[in-house]
Amino acid sequence: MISAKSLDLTFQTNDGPVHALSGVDLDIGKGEFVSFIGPSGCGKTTFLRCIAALEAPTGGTLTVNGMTPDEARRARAYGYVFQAAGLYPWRTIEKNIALPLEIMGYSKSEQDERIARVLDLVELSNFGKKYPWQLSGGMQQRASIARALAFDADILLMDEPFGALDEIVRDHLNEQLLDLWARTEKTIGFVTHSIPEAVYLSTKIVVMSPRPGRITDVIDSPLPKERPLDIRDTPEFLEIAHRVRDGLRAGHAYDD
Ligand SMILES: Nc1ncnc2c1ncn2[C@@H]1O[C@H](COP(=O)(O)OP(=O)(O)OP(=O)(O)O)[C@@H](O)[C@H]1O
Repeated sequence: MISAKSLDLTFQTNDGPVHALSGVDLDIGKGEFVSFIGPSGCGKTTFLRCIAALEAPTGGTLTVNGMTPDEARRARAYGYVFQAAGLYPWRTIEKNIALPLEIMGYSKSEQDERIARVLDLVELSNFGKKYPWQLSGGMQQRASIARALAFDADILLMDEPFGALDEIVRDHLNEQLLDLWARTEKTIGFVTHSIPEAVYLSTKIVVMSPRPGRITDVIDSPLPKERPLDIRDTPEFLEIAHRVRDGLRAGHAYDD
């Protein structure tokens, strides 16, 4: 679904070049749930932005569903969920989800059908007529996920969507996201700083390190697709978490 070969991205700044991505090789299959984890500045967001054609790599190749990222974007291959829910406060949840559909020229009946479907997917069917400020932070993030799903894109890119939420809410959203992923069979790219979140959610965990931003480990998870929250106490889970932690330590300059 997504294939990066020797991908480089160097930003030219007033303080000299910043090597945000260097020699990144990665293949992501259809229907995989891939997490990107690593310290601040290792290029996680930059890599997602390259996939979404929001940044242009300076070297290497990147294909999405056999197309260039730009072609894939025009074919509406992605939905993107940001760290902050980014909902317009003056629009109801329904109207927030409708906005990109309106811009793309979907008919009113098609919009209504899609809005109902995605609200159901994120379990917010009774909240379409509410305004964002009437919803909790976790519900706002779910609304933001619904908006990203409205196009029915094959790929969902999520940049630390639950980073600002408390742990109990986050656990619940993690469970819901796994359930949604199983039902929709989307390919998901997910940025996180949390080791348990990465291990709980992913079929593949990509560990990155900064200066230059690169991949230091790719872990294919042996955990089953069906994952109750208490899987986090099993030896298999803890073993993967250890490996991620070791990878993060190895790439961390502060440990020297
Ligand atoms: N538009 C830009 N211009 C110049 N430098 C940039 C730009 N965007 C990102 N960078 C730099 O590229 C590097 C990678 O940034 P990126 O945001 O991808 O890291 P990250 O791993 O997502 O970090 P965080 O966990 O803090 O979000 C950083 O050093 C950052 O300062």
